[in-house]
Amino acid sequence: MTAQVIYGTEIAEQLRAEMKQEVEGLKKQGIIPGLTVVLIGDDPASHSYVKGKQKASDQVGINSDLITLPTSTTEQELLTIIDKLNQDEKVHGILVQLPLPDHIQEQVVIEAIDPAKDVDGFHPINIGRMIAGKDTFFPCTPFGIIQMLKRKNIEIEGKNAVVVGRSNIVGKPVGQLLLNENATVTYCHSRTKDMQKFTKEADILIVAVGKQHFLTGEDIKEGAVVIDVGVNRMDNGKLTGDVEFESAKEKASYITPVPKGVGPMTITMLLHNTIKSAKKFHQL
Ligand SMILES: NC(=O)C1=CN([C@@H]2O[C@H](COP(=O)(O)OP(=O)(O)OC[C@H]3O[C@@H](n4cnc5c(N)ncnc54)[C@H](OP(=O)(O)O)[C@@H]3O)[C@@H](O)[C@H]2O)C=CC1
Ligand SMILES: Nc1nc(=O)c2c([nH]1)NC[C@@H]1CN(c3ccc(C(=O)N[C@@H](CCC(=O)O)C(=O)O)cc3)C=[N+]21
Repeated sequence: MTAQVIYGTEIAEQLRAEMKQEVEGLKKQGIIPGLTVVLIGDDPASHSYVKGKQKASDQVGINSDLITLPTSTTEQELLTIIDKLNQDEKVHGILVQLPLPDHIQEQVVIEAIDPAKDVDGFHPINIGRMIAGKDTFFPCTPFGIIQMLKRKNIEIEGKNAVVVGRSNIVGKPVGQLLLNENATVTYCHSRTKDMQKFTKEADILIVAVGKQHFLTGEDIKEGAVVIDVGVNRMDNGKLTGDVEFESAKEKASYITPVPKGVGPMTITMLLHNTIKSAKKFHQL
């Protein structure tokens, strides 16, 4: 089988066109959705993602602000800034770019953000609501993956979904959202024994490890749907995923590329969450 390639860029384009219309409608009512991104330090990858977020916000008419801070920023200084953003009525979404410098506790920062403005969906309140199966801000990458599957009419219910990776921002929440959609979910991680036994049983295989060519066609069941979340910078400067695309493409029924796969959907769901927050704030 040769897989159909799912371009996140195309689905993202459609969704953003719909969002643009919605934002125009909101603006007529005097509502401008506002997103503030806080970026600490000078990691080039983080700067590149943040640029993507700004560009996409402009595209749909969301007001986006960027606060850049030096690596030397203290936890207390950051918490003071978050508190100001929590109070600011023009700010509907707050995103603190991760990872943070070692001297700042990530969990303390995440929990300082008003859950009503937590458009990343990382606050324990929002995670709890997600686990309880309630509507809330869902983490953007997992949410984007579900939207890709839905837009391609790929059935989730009753399928064996295998998630490789269990981070708080990708692996764990994508498994939870797949469970909420009635998949049978298995998590694999660094202590998993004989991982191929699990990956070869997957109807839907989500790979979020952060190692290039971590899986190949050999690890995949004929006809599986393969979602490659990994973003790895190769020696030649190009990006590649966690899955060896060429061999996997010959086995899968659907596969996402890197770049142009999951990444653009992540940003799109961030915009979605920001609009949702603005509407909720104005009781719409
Ligand atoms: N496209 C997008 O929008 C996004 C892409 N990413 C990319 O996705 C990838 C994963 O990101 P993230 O989840 O934050 O990464 P983390 O490093 O936080 O998590 C990686 C996970 O992979 C597991 N893992 C590592 N090595 C192995 C191994 N040898 N065998 C099995 N499991 C292993 C780890 O297991 P354990 O828990 O046991 O250590 C861990 O759960 C990265 O490439 C990142 O750049 C991330 C966010 C968004
Ligand atoms: N608080 C927080 N929220 C995040 O959502 C968050 C974060 N921190 N830290 C880092 C990760 C990573 N991440 C990506 C977003 C978009 C692309 C993306 O658009 N990638 C393009 C390529 C972009 C390029 O060319 O550089 C693509 O895959 O096609 C990738 C990765 C969000 N993250």
